[in-house]
Order: sequence, then structure tokens, then C-alpha cells
Amino acid sequence: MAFLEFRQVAVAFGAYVAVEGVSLRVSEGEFVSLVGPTGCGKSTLLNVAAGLLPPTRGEVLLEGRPLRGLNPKAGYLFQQDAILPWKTALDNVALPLLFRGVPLKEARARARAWLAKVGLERFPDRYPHQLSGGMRKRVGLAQVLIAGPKLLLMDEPFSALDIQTRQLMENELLRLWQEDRKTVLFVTHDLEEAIALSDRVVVLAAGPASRPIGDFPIPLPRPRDVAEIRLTPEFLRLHREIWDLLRGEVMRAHAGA
Ligand SMILES: Nc1ncnc2c1ncn2[C@@H]1O[C@H](COP(=O)(O)OP(=O)(O)OP(=O)(O)O)[C@@H](O)[C@H]1O
Repeated sequence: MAFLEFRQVAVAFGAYVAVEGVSLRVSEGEFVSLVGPTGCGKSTLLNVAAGLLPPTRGEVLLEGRPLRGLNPKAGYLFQQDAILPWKTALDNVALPLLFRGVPLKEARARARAWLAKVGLERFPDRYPHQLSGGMRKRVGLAQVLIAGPKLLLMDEPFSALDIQTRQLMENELLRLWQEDRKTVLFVTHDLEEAIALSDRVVVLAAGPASRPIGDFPIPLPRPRDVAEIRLTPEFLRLHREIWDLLRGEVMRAHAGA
């Protein structure tokens, strides 16, 4: 049984059909990336998986059962920071526990442990504006992971970071993921990032009515270093193979824009 399954999902915004006939199965513990040209519906599909957006047609199954309303197993990390500027790093991370009624002292103790896991143990009292972009991402990641989601939905989480910080964060994500292998659905424009991180890369067609047109297993060994893995012949072979398909869709999207 798939952990998460899209079954013939379509989403229309008024008369515009963004995605149509999307069927996709993600196994428990699998790291799957969605790549595709701009506007093809990647974020739309993540929103459907999060239960934030009901499909116009078709359905999403979570552990075999139709998803109704918000996805209770999912944690969502967006491109923009979702952390609160008036709270410290520690209290931002503690927030999901406080919402659940965990007492303040316990929530802060657990948040402290999560800050340490993402390498911020020395900065619990800093406010977001006193942190770098990469550090804010770490706070965001800890804030999502502290809630213990079984499914991680990530929408271009590192795209605003400079390349070195981005690679550090990608390695950090892989390290945390190796610990307990959550199921991950990761959206990115960046094919290299998708290959470096994933077990599988799914290519979406240019919109309208986008759907998966390619599904590529990534049999690269783990643990991986995202900077080093990019230099291996197997990585380059996979990149060429997937780009052969993706290139046409990117050109179609630009021609239609
Ligand atoms: N709320 C909305 N109302 C109308 N149209 C929308 C809405 N949300 C998305 N769309 C349209 O649906 C299509 C898919 O959007 P989506 O944001 O999912 O694409 P994407 O692949 O994530 O894009 P990008 O890579 O640029 O972030 C786009 O054409 C977009 O303009």
C-alpha cells in the first residue's frame, strides 16, 4: 500500500485546469521530488497533499484512506519563512507543541533539543531578524519536525539561499531524514537538487492540465553528500536522461507564457 496516493487528481481554478489525471504513489519512507516548468502545478499538488486544497476531481489517499480536510500526518515547509518575527528561535520551535497543549517548560525543553539537532543550540534567544537566511531555515525545519509529521511536504524550501548555504541545508535535511526516514514530497525547479536528494524524481508536463510524464528512480548510494554526488558519472547520466524529457516541457512552458 502506498503511504500517499494521488488518484486521477484534477485541480481547476475557475475555467483554468492546472493539473489533470494525476496519479502518483509514494511509499512510506520514500523521498520523492516533483520537478517541472514554472506554473505546471507543483505547489498545487503539494497543497492537495496537505489537504489545503480539495481536488476538483479524483482523490488523495493517505495510508489507503481518502484524505478529508487537513492532512493530520503532514508537516509543510514553504519557500518563505513561516516563523514569527516577534518570537525567539526557541519559542518559534516550541510553538507547534504549545498549540497542542504541551506545558511551556516541556515544550521549551523539547524545542531546545530540536535546535541542537539543527545546529542552533547557541542561538535559542535570537529573534528571526538576528538570524541568517540559512539559520532561519533551520528554525523552520525544526519547527516542522518537532511536531513529528510522518509526511514532509517541502515547496522549494532552499531556493532563496545562496549556493553554499543551500548545499549545507540539503545535507542537513538528508542527515535528519536518514534518522527516521519520513516520507518526503519535495518540489523544486532545480533538477540537480532533485536528483541529489531523492529516491525518485517525477517530471510534470507544462500546464495547463499538467500531469506526470516521467518517473525516474535514483539509485545513487546513501548516505550522500549533495556537492560530491553531483560529480559522479552516474549522477551526470541521470541528469542527462531526465533533462532530455524536462527540456521540452520547459520550452513549451516558455512558448506558452
Ligand atoms: N489560487 C489560484 N487561482 C488561480 N490560478 C491559480 C491559483 N493557484 C495556482 N494557479 C495557477 O495554476 C497553475 C499552477 O500553479 P502552481 O503554483 O501550482 O505551479 P508551480 O509549478 O508550483 O509553479 P512555480 O514553479 O512557478 O512555483 C499556474 O498556472 C497558476 O497560475
